[in-house]
Order: sequence, then structure tokens, then C-alpha cells
Amino acid sequence: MRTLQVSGLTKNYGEKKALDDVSFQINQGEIVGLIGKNGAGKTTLLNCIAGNIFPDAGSICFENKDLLVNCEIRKEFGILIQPSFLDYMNTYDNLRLLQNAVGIWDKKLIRKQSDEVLKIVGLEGKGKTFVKSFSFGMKQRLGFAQALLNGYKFMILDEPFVGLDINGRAMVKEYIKKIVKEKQIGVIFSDHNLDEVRSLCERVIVIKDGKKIYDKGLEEDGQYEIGVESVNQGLIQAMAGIPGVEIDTEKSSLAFNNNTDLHQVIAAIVPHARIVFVKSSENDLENMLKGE
Ligand SMILES: Nc1ncnc2c1ncn2[C@@H]1O[C@H](COP(=O)(O)OP(=O)(O)OP(=O)(O)O)[C@@H](O)[C@H]1O
Repeated sequence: MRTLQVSGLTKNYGEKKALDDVSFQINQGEIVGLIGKNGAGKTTLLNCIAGNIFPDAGSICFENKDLLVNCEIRKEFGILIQPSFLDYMNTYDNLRLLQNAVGIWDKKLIRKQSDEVLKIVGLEGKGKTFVKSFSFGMKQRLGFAQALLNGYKFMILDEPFVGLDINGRAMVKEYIKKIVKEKQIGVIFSDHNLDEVRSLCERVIVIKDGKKIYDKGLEEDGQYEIGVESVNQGLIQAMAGIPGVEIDTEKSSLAFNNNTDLHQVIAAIVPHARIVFVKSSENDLENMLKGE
């Protein structure tokens, strides 16, 4: 299993604790969004995983191998963190350097792979253009192309949508979903916008002041639980007509998420059982981010 395991990650910059005992796991085929306000520690965390920063404590393992020792594993990671290019080289040459770094020297293969990723990111025909003439958004697209080139096993993307227009954002999202499905790689990406994150992933990690304060699947957000005095046959039959409602007879409760209409469920319960409580974790995440 290609699992990324981050344990007890801590990084200080002098007195400043940029990361404080952060632990989580990302499985293959999983896209995880990393959210937090400015200065929360997102880039530091991604840089530690990418090997650009050495943590003060903790471990990062991939496929059960310690990444802090086996650095070469990262050659097969697609990384987009503050993309940097050699401005005096053209697009092809910038991509070629990365391919050479992972041991690809075959010129035909290099050109084929480069043309493929340039097409994906909408820079088709720009292979011979010097990078210094690129706009910020075009550089961001090229940065994503670089990440795609080496993203065989895992992808680390720091604010991949910054500077991209609507088409660019849609392209990045579509392609991330596609490769995750096809190659079953894991992806962690950071962003400030919860809607953007929701549209791409199923799980969100929130960090605040270097600490992980939230780590849940988005489907767990917006859950309802209704307690009843007792679960009877009439209630079971009534709930059978409403998709998404799970009945726990032992706890005398019903659980469903916000895809199911709360009022419809309550109306269906009332003729059969007395409601004891209604609990909602609706939009925990949204509330938490507002409260930051
Ligand atoms: N090289 C550094 N030297 C000193 N402090 C640093 C350094 N890099 C980051 N920091 C501090 O560490 C904390 C975390 O920074 P980081 O860049 O990881 O946050 P972030 O969540 O990525 O922020 P943003 O959303 O603004 O990009 C911040 O307080 C920042 O000022």
C-alpha cells in the first residue's frame, strides 16, 4: 500500500513553532485538502514532505520507508511548491532537467512526455518559448506540468490554483481527479478556499498555529442524529422510504447527512415515535474556518 504516514512532525523557526506534533496518514487514491489561514504552517508542512525542509522532530514515511533517510523515493513525487524555472531556458529545457533528474535521457521519450504534459496544462506549442516571457498564470501551469511529469506515486501541491483562470482551475482539478483514479496515487494540496477544496477532495485537514485541529472526510461534515424514545416497526417502514437514513436500534437513534432533508425525516418520524433530541454537526468545518 502506497501510504504516506506523517507522525509527530514538528518544526521551529527560532521561537516560532511552525509545526507542532502533526500526524496523519494519506492512503493511495486519496486526495486531501490542507486548509489554514496565512501563516498556519501549510507550506512548511508540504515542504517537509517534499524534502525542502528538514523537520526538528517526527517522521515521514512512504510505503513504510523513512523519507528523511530514503530521499530518492521523492523522485517519483510530483511537487508544486513555489515553482521555480530557469528563465533563460525554454519550456522544453526546463522540463528536460526534471526528466534527467529521474534518469530519463531518451530524447524522443523526453519530448513525448513533455508534449503530453504541456497539452494537459494548455501550453501546447509553447515548448520552445523562453519561460521569461510567460505570465504568472502560464508559469503556474508550467509548474503543474512539472508536477505531472514526476507524479508517479504521490503529489504535493501548494496552492495549485493560484494565478489560474477558471479554465486553468477546472483543468487542474479534472486532471488531478483523473490521475488519482488511473494511477491510484495520493495527493495533498493546500488552498484557502473551502469551496475549491470541496470540489476536489473528500477529506480535509485544517491546521492552525502549526497544530492539526481537524481531519475528517467531507461526508462526515453536515451529519444529523435524531434520538427517539423507541424504534418500532412503523418507524422502520417510514424510514425505508427515505434514502440515506441509518437506524441504530440499540441507541434508538437515526443518522443521516445533509443530502437528506431534515424536515422530511422529522415529519416521517412524528407519527411513529417521540423525538428525544436532534443533534447536528452541520458545517463544523465552515464554522471552524469562520472562527479562525
Ligand atoms: N524561513 C522562515 N523563517 C522564519 N519563520 C518562518 C519561515 N518560514 C515560515 N515561517 C513562519 O512559520 C509560520 C508558518 O509559515 P507557512 O509559510 O508554513 O504558513 P502557510 O500556512 O503556508 O501560510 P500562507 O497561507 O500565508 O502561505 C509562519 O508564522 C511564518 O512566518
